[in-house]
Amino acid sequence: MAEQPGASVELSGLLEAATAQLTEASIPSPRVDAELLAGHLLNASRGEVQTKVLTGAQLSEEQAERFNTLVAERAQRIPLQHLTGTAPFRTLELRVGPGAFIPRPETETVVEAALERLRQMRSAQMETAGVEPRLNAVDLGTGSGAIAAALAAEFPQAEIHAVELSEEAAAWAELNFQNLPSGSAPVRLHQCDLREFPKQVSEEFDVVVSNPPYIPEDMVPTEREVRDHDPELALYGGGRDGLEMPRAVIEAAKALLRPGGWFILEHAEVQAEALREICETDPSLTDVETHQDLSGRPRSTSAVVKEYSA
Ligand SMILES: C[S@@+](CC[C@H](N)C(=O)[O-])C[C@H]1O[C@@H](n2cnc3c(N)ncnc32)[C@H](O)[C@@H]1O
Repeated sequence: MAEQPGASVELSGLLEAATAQLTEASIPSPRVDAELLAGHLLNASRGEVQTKVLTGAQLSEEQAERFNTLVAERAQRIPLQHLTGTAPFRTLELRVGPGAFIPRPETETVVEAALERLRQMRSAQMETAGVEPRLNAVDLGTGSGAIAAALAAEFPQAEIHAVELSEEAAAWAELNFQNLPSGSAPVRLHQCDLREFPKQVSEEFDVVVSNPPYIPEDMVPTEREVRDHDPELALYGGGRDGLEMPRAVIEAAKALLRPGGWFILEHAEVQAEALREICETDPSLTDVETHQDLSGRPRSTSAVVKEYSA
């Protein structure tokens, strides 16, 4: 929204009041959130909002009222991303809203590991066959489509599939897949239970990536944004230890991957050891690795499906 002529409320004062209100509501980054909400309203980046403050920008009464409404909603712990309708994820600005899990920065690391593996597979196959290989990857429990969309945007040579059970989340994913940057790989969305997906496809996959629900039963998130706004289906992994869905992902990956195919799944720090053991004691898996997130915590596990031995 453009600034109105005859505007009468100073942006800097509005931001100060908003920051105080969000601090009072225990929002972890009150000034950043206030600036991002102003940016959403003014169709400006956070940097542009800061420049407007320095140059003494004024907003119309109507803009100020709309800004104050957004701030009041944020103070009620409605997620920032639901108010702006977007969430940054790697190179993308994804559309998100009620019914879809908001993508998290730690999942970006999981995508990085998957991209690295796809690049390695591509160079190895180019070296042996001398032609561009037809690689494919599937994202199990795609939510807003974050992982699949990032793979499609950053590795356009692959064919990408995405699986999601929730109808509401699948609608957000479809929207994001339709709005991928030009040149991205197309993504095929399958709305079904990831446990049933292997029975529905005939092809074999090179890579499986998943950020499944994994929160243990007794670890209800304390953050109101998560507890009250992320869908339950996206959070709880099943069973006391939350490992029911992560185990189901491993089983699905084994059924979907070709021999030599690779999977990675995100999990909680406390589940790293158990998942490593599950993979290491599985006779059909090899090369089990635990990966760290950006703060060095063990937050994902990968493994390779064994090649047939002669
Ligand atoms: C933690 S969220 C992750 C979403 C997205 N991959 C991301 O990283 O932002 C887990 C997702 O798995 C979906 N899900 C849960 N159980 C499922 C199942 N049995 N089959 C397919 N998807 C499922 C949820 O609806 C949710 O979208």
